[in-house]
Amino acid sequence: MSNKPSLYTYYAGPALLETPLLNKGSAFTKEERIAFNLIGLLPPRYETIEQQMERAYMQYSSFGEPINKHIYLRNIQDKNETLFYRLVQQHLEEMLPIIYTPTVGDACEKFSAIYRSARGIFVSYNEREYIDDILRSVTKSKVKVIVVTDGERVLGLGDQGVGGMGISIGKLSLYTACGGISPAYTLPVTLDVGTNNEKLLNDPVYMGSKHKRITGEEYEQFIDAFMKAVKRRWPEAMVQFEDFAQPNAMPILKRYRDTYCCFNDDIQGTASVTVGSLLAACRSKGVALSSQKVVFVGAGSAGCGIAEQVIQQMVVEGLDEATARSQIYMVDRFGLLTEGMPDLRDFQDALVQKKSAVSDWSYSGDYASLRDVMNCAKPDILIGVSGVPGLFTEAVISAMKKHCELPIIFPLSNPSRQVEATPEQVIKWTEGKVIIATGSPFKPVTYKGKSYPIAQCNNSYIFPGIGLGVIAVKARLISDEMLRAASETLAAASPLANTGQGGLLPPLSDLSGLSKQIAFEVAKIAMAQGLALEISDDELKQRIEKNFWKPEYRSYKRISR
Ligand SMILES: NC(=O)C1=CN([C@@H]2O[C@H](COP(=O)(O)OP(=O)(O)OC[C@H]3O[C@@H](n4cnc5c(N)ncnc54)[C@H](O)[C@@H]3O)[C@@H](O)[C@H]2O)C=CC1
Ligand SMILES: CC(=O)C(=O)O
Ligand SMILES: [Mg+2]
Repeated sequence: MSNKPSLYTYYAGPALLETPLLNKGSAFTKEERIAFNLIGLLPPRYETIEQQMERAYMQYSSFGEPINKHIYLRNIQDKNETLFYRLVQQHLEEMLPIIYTPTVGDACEKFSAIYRSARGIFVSYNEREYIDDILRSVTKSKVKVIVVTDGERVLGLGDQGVGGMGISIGKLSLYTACGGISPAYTLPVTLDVGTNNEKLLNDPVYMGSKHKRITGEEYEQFIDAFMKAVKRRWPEAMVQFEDFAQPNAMPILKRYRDTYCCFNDDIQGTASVTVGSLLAACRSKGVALSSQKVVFVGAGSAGCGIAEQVIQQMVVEGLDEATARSQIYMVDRFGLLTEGMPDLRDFQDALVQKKSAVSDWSYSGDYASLRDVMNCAKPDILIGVSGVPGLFTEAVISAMKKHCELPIIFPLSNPSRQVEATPEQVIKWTEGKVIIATGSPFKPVTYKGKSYPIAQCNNSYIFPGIGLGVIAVKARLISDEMLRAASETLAAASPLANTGQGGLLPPLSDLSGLSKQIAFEVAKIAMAQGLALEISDDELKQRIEKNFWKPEYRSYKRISR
């Protein structure tokens, strides 16, 4: 039982059992059962949370398929949040892949088919006139972190319409399980603007609006109406944009980042975790990131976001910007982004290679292919953020290996089935001489009798700590420098960089401690930049600890309404 003071509530009887933030199920004491009209509504035995967890874990283990485990855990979450988080924290490494990637991808695809009960809010374009009413009907008065998606690019699985709710829920589960943000402060949101996924449009059980996605001005005005409504209802809430498709992700971020406390997880969170992982990898190799040439496969939100942050890091390390940019090679579906290429997006413009830089390359098509880039640019680092499985072929990896003794190879696309190459393949093709990280979890690979741990370079290492830091000092905005502080903190915690052994990134079981460290460093930068309250280091530490929610039952006292 928590040593926090008793909680006063007027909920009682079935309503109390149906309120997941308050429900304790069989752990209600005799006194509480009498005071709250629960006698007879529960089996007579009084249980501790440990006993409840034992039963829940037994039931969980009886499911074979990950999606069934997911449904089971989500059901507990919708009944009793304290038990859900206690269970997840107890079995973090086992359950993260179930509540998050890769299984959350299946849950988004099957969202309507496996739907059980309501969680979060659906703001539908067709109901836009009620937007304030929708937000008002949320009973949480102190929402501090919102994850919002429009479901158009869910992981590497494309348009999932309202199924995107699965990802908003999954991300927020990690905010709580790893970043200590109380579930009372979190809100998953899906903006239902239609779907272009024909399968969903023809699916009789699909629960979203059955029309094509709205676009252009209508879309922009809708997003704007949502953001303004959020500001009216919860003026200090941090908004995380998640899994918006490429044409919308960057414009939305640009529109709001200077006036709202917000960030785009796929652009900025991914950049932060990847730069942190690259710094750790470079340190373990004994080289500076600024000395490396980097190839990206996939010049979308994640790819360009990471590339810009890598360039900033190279500049911090002493390179001039033009030189830093010349060391970055962005390969998209039509080949290397090159000066003068048609149809480039504005955020890709600054990442093209100069024509003069590739004039002595020999390649057969209009633009250099990935293999041409590997042969001619001779990169040290290869990052996959295309969402397309299998793009890192043996020929590509072998071409890289020819010029680089210890390549850094990060196939980051999610979920596992979208990965550009499996860790097993990469380790085999490089004969184990590689530093590898993936976006989704993979088991260690055994090659020639040696076991290779596979780091999970996923923005989940970053965003829980950002949220915790932002809340601790009431940050008004989220700057690039705050995200870079998170990268540095992650890199400094790398077992491989620090000791020459172990994983590239700290184990997932260390995520809570890491989130506190990230929160501290991020909050300090926010304060130094005048973006937050100003408090002492000691007070900051205390606030981070105090804000860190623990899944423990509190005792209740009844008040009348
Ligand atoms: N590990 C992590 O933390 C994260 C991983 N990701 C993953 O990265 C992937 C991409 O995400 P976003 O950048 O947001 O999507 P996006 O749609 O903005 O970008 C994907 C890019 O890949 C390009 N592409 C498609 N086919 C290609 C091919 N054959 N060769 C080269 N490029 C090709 C597309 O044209 C597009 O520009 C997804 O699978 C996502 O799950 C995204 C965010 C975080
Ligand atoms: C991890 C993540 O945010 C993505 O794959 O979209
Ligand atoms: Mg994402």
